[in-house]
Order: sequence, then structure tokens, then C-alpha cells
Amino acid sequence: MSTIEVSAERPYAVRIAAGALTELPELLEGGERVAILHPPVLADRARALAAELPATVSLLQVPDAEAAKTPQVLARCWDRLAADGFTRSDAVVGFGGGATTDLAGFVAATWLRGVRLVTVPTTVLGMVDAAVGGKTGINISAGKNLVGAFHEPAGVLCDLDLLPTLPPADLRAGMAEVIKCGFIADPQILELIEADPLQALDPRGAALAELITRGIGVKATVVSGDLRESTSVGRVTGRELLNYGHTLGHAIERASGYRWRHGEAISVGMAFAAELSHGLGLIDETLVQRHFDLLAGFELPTSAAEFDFAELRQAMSLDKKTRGSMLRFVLLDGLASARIVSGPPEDALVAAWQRLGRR
Ligand SMILES: NC(=O)c1ccc[n+]([C@@H]2O[C@H](COP(=O)([O-])OP(=O)(O)OC[C@H]3O[C@@H](n4cnc5c(N)ncnc54)[C@H](O)[C@@H]3O)[C@@H](O)[C@H]2O)c1
Ligand SMILES: O=C(O)C(=O)C[C@@H](O)[C@H](O)[C@H](O)COP(=O)(O)O
Ligand SMILES: [Zn+2]
Repeated sequence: MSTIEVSAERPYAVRIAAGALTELPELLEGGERVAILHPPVLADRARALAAELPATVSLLQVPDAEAAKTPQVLARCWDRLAADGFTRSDAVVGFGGGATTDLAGFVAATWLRGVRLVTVPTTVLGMVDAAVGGKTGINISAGKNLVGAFHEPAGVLCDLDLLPTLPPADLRAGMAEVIKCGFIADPQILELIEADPLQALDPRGAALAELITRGIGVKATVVSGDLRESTSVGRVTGRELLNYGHTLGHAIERASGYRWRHGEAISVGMAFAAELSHGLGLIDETLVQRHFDLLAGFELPTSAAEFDFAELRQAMSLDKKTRGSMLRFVLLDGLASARIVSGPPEDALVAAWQRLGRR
């Protein structure tokens, strides 16, 4: 069992191991009621989990993937907690991928102005990123994650035994955030993948367990220093670092009507950010090509010609890093070194977009 401590406002542990789920009862600290939010595909496992808990459990099945992150589903969850008599000593468990844990986190943040939350991520992306760090929220028609709150979990259980049923495309999508962690902070992640990409995709393998643990290490270190995402000036060391590739990525998700997986959109977003960094003279060609090789090695997309760049540019204006009308990009100026570039020239954005399809 590996344990990574997150020392933000309320310290908590991320436990990573096959079988970590057995620790859930301790994390609930004797609450009388527990709500487990889960997607349809995990219904049987959620029922089995409920049977093991010394509490009255409400099973809240929510729609799959991004369809869970809507105001309507959020309101249905509140109604159910009300009907089942949830009080401030009760708890919410997010049992699923990042979409489920984002929704569950926001339910926990808003019910009675905040109740206990435990996240149990069941995807690679959820383990490495979404379930850790206390960003919770939903989408609205104007864009991705535009409504939410910071609400830290009391604990995170990454049970590696849950991964073998994950569809290969979702496993690959999770690798985009793992690769992100490599480029922004831990280049050993990139070396491990480059040494044996196939091994990295084995859901029962030691290589994936190590990549997940290293990725969580990056996330935990960053959020421990800057939970609420301060506005970086110049070099980025705070939470905005974790948003590498997300400015364009979130715009692609919205433009696709959330047909694109988050990790796939972020893959294109990182390829774009690398091209933009290069176009602005911040990184050399080798580092750009390394992005394309690593992402394509997992069959992740590095271009998105089906979208109109003008529409994506418009959606990027609502990125949370934007200040006033100034777009702000997290760009690399070296391996594991990033800076904020505010208001890059519009023609540099278009040029970076056009280069994507040409590699
Ligand atoms: N809060 C954060 O800090 C943060 C960080 C990164 C991403 N996110 C969010 O996370 C979401 C993406 O997360 P995701 O990639 O986990 O997507 P997801 O939650 O949509 O899960 C992907 C798919 O896998 C299925 N699934 C989940 N676990 C399974 C299992 N063990 N076996 C079989 N199927 C399983 C789900 O039902 C879904 O169809 C996005 O909404 C993104 O915005 C949040
Ligand atoms: O934890 C963070 O901070 C991140 O930026 C991690 C991202 O991978 C994640 O997708 C996050 O939800 C994006 O946040 P947002 O504030 O841009 O919605
Ligand atoms: Zn992300």
C-alpha cells in the first residue's frame, strides 16, 4: 500500500493499493447515513460496497460520464439527500470516474453547505487527478466546469483492483493526464512510458501502478501548496500548472457536445500548447515532438480538424484562467518548467492550431 499525504487546508491521505476499498468504513467516521454516487456500470459493485458499510446507505445511480455533471442531476441528488434525511454528520462517497467524483464532490460541498466527502476513483484519470485536490463541479451549456466549489475529500481510496474492467479507450484517456504530470513536473514518468508503453497500459501491471502513484505525487504536491489556484505571474509553480493543455482541451470538450473524453481533448490541448510554446520561442522542436510521440503512442489524438478554431477561440474566453479579456496559457519553457503567457498574439494561436494537423 502506498500512501500520499495531501497537506492542504484539511490534511488527508490518498491510499493506493489493490484492495484499498476495504478502508472505506474507517473514513466514514461513524456517520449514520452514507450516499454512494455511482455510474450505471458500477451498480453491482456499489451494492456490494453498500452491504459492507456499517451505515444506512443511499445508492444514487447517476448518468454515465459527463451526462452526470449537469444542474438537473445535481438537483436530483439534493432532493434524494433531503428525502433520505441527510444531516451534517452524514457523508457522500463518489464511486466512479472523474465525472462521478466531480459531481459527488459538488453535492457534498453544497448539501447543508458542506458535508464529509470520500472519493473512490475507479478510472486511471480519476485516481491520478480528479479524485484528489478538492476541485468539484458541473458543466453548464456555456462551458466545462463553470460551476463548482473547492471541497476537499476526507480521504481518497485508489483500489487498483477496480481497473481491469475499465474500457481500453478510457484507460488511454487517463494516460493523457499522466503524461501531463510528466511534462509539467516529473520527467521520470515520461521515461517510464517511453521504456515500455504497452506495459504501461496493463491494468494489472506494476508499471501502471507506479505511473499512477507518481502522477498522484505531482498532483498532491501542487495542491498542497495552492489549493485555491492563485493567479500565477511569470513562472508557474501553483495550481495553474495542473491546467496545462486545458485551455483548448475544455473548449474541444464543449464543442464536441462532450462526445470527446476529457483525456482525449486534453491530449490535443497539450499538443497545441507545445506548438504554441515552440511558436513563441520558448521550447525547442525536440520537446514538441516528444509530446506528439508520447500521446500518439497511446493512440491519443493530437489534432482536431473537425472543429472550427473560431468557435474554440470563443469558448476559450471563458477559461477560468482568463482575466478580463486576457487569455492566459500555461506554456512550457523547458521540461518540467512552465510559465504563464498572457494575451499571446492571435496569429500565434492560429499558427499553432494549423501546425497540429501537419505532423
Ligand atoms: N476535479 C478535478 O481536479 C479533475 C481533474 C481531472 C479531470 N476531471 C474531470 O474528470 C472527468 C473525466 O474523468 P474520467 O476520465 O474518469 O471519465 P468518466 O468519469 O466519464 O469515466 C469514464 C468511463 O469509464 C466508466 N467507468 C468508470 N470506472 C469504471 C470501471 N472501473 N470499470 C468499467 N467502467 C468504468 C464510466 O462509467 C465512464 O463511462 C471530466 O469530467 C473532467 O473534467 C476533474
Ligand atoms: O486540479 C487542477 O487544478 C486541474 O487543473 C486538473 C485538471 O486536470 C482538471 O481537469 C480540472 O478539473 C480542470 O480545472 P478547471 O478549473 O480548468 O475546470
Ligand atoms: Zn484534466
